[in-house]
Amino acid sequence: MTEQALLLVNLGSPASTKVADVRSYLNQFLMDPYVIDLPWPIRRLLVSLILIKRPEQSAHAYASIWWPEGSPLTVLSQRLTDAVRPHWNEGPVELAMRYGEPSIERSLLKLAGQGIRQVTFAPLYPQFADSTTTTAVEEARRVIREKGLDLKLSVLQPFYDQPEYLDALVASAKPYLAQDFDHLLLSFHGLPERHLHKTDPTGSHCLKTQDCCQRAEGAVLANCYRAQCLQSGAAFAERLGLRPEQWSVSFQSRLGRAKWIEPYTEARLDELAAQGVKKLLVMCPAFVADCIETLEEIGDRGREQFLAAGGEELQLVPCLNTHEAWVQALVTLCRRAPQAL
Ligand SMILES: C=CC1=C(C)c2cc3[nH]c(cc4nc(cc5[nH]c(cc1n2)c(C)c5CCC(=O)O)C(CCC(=O)O)=C4C)c(C)c3C=C
Ligand SMILES: [Fe+2]
Ligand SMILES: [Fe+2]
Repeated sequence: MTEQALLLVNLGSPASTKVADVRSYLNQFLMDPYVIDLPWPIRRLLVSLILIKRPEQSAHAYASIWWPEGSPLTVLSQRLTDAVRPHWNEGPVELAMRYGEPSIERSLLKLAGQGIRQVTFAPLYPQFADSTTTTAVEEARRVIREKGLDLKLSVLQPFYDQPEYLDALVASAKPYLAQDFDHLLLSFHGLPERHLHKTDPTGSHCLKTQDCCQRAEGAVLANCYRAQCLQSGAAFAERLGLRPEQWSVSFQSRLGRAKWIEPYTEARLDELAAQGVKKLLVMCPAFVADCIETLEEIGDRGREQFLAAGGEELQLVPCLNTHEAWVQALVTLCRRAPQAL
């Protein structure tokens, strides 16, 4: 029988916490036209400006959460790959990163070198965005084309509304939700509003009214990151039977001066404290593995901010990481991936 390899794909991290390694990672990441979607000369200028101060700040932040084995994102993604392997009887299971190592190019060449002809390509992003899903798939297509590889891809589609993902989120969060808490904040990674306008197939739906993302359906929903985040949040809260005042959604990690999708997590932390929330739970459902954005931005800086604003406790709920329910869910989702190339 023909072997079907599984390639799990995540974002990637710097090789180390050295400023030079962080600069080179940020340069590769931010020069991606799907991430900073501006014409090359403007992007080059903007990224060069960002690279004056950001690498040092980010290196410091990475150093504060780095593990002896490496970046949490990379280590957790590798552990997930190892946990999935015994369940994927169809062929080999490998990990690739969009930025840094192991690169998509290296991993596809390795699989092709083993005689593999079919790959299930699994971007580990529940909600669709050009800056995550599209860029990963396009990079795989580039490698296949430029290296002349005889590989067919089945691509895992965004799974923001799939019961397997939502049930795994519930299973992983249950022990934390069993504790006493005043509010649950679902903090998703943010995006510049410009990205939503670009992927809106009607050119006239997104961010036009207060609730347009709540009402998105069909092709609009399939391309609207914000709408998918809101749906994941609502479906998760419904599964847990949470009342509307017990939970809310926000968007974190804004970079630069452009307007990003709202509400901003930073603003929500102050608002919730001002409303008298003392015990806050924060989950980050756009990330399947803990990383700098969850551990440092929320777990360290977010906690500090919430406590300074009058809150008493911020509990960060771990990402899905290697939870058994997630391992099973991922295998099921990957088996359903449609043939795309
Ligand atoms: C224009 C900038 C950025 C966009 C757009 C963006 C989208 C986006 N990112 C993730 C997931 C992750 N991002 C991570 C780190 C990170 N993201 C940006 C910028 C944008 N992201 C930067 C500059 C960084 C590096 C860290 C820093 O300097 O702040 C990570 C963690 C990587 C790690 O090593 O831990 C993840 C994961 C999503 C899901 C997304 C769009 C929806
Ligand atoms: Fe990011
Ligand atoms: Fe929208």
